[in-house]
Amino acid sequence: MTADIIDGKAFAAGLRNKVAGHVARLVADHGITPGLAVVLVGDDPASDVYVRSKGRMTKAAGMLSVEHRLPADTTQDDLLALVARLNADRAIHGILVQLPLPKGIDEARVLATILPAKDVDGFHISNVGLLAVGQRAMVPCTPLGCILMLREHLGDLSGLDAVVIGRSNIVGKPMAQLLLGENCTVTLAHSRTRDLAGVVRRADIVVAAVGRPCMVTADWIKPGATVIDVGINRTDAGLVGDVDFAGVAAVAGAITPVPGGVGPMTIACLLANTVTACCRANGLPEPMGLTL
Ligand SMILES: Nc1nc(=O)c2c([nH]1)NC[C@@H]1CN(c3ccc(C(=O)N[C@@H](CCC(=O)O)C(=O)O)cc3)C=[N+]21
Repeated sequence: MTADIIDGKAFAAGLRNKVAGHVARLVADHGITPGLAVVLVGDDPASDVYVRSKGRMTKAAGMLSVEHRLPADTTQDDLLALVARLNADRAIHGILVQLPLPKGIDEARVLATILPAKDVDGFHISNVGLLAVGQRAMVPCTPLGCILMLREHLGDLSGLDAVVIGRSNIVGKPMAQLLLGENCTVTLAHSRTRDLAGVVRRADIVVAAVGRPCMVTADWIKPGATVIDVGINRTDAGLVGDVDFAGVAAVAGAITPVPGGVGPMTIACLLANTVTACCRANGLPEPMGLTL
């Protein structure tokens, strides 16, 4: 058996196209341009690549893109002051503060300062809570992108066994919430899980978000399962996911590649969330319908 490759790059291009269509209508009918501000503190080269790519795609969709690059020794107070300015800026509908932040800056404090309505990452406690009780406000981009690919590939997810590996606030936990919302039976596994291979082997859907190159191997996968690889690991062999792609592709029913899978979907969902935030701020209907 050879798995279908879920083409996240193509799917993301289609989604960005829809975003661009909605943006064009917002501009033409209402004179409103959705605006996204991205804040990068320090000069991590990988973060720099993502931020550039976000800016490029934001502009390509017809939106306003504002980048704030601050030195690595920026104080917490300066960062909080910038967030406060962006909160008050009517041209900005979405704010993303790139994580991780340098040591000495209290990440939770920064995230809590972003207005929930502008929190296009969905990391503010208020959005986390709304997601947990099924009242969705802003849904984190990476898990949202994974759900869209799963729906597209499998249709209805009801009753399927889903195993998420990794319990981060950014991916694992919100991913588990969203899968629950799709009526999956969800297991949230992590580094302390006993018999991880045995747990994963029961899954119809596997989402790997641990940050360990090629950790998930073919013998962990139930034949025909759908495998979503969230890992982005830079190794001597280049960019690899958390899944041993070649091995797992021989067993799985479908798999996302790295690169070209979850990554591009994350950025497309960020643009979609920004359009949603803009529409809400202006009392307009939400065209993206992605808030689940
Ligand atoms: N507040 C915040 N929100 C984020 O969403 C956020 C963040 N901080 N910090 C860093 C991570 C990482 N992230 C990626 C986005 C796109 C790709 C992406 O498009 N990757 C390409 C390849 C890019 C390459 O070659 O390096 C791909 O997978 O095909 C990867 C990683 C968003 N993050």
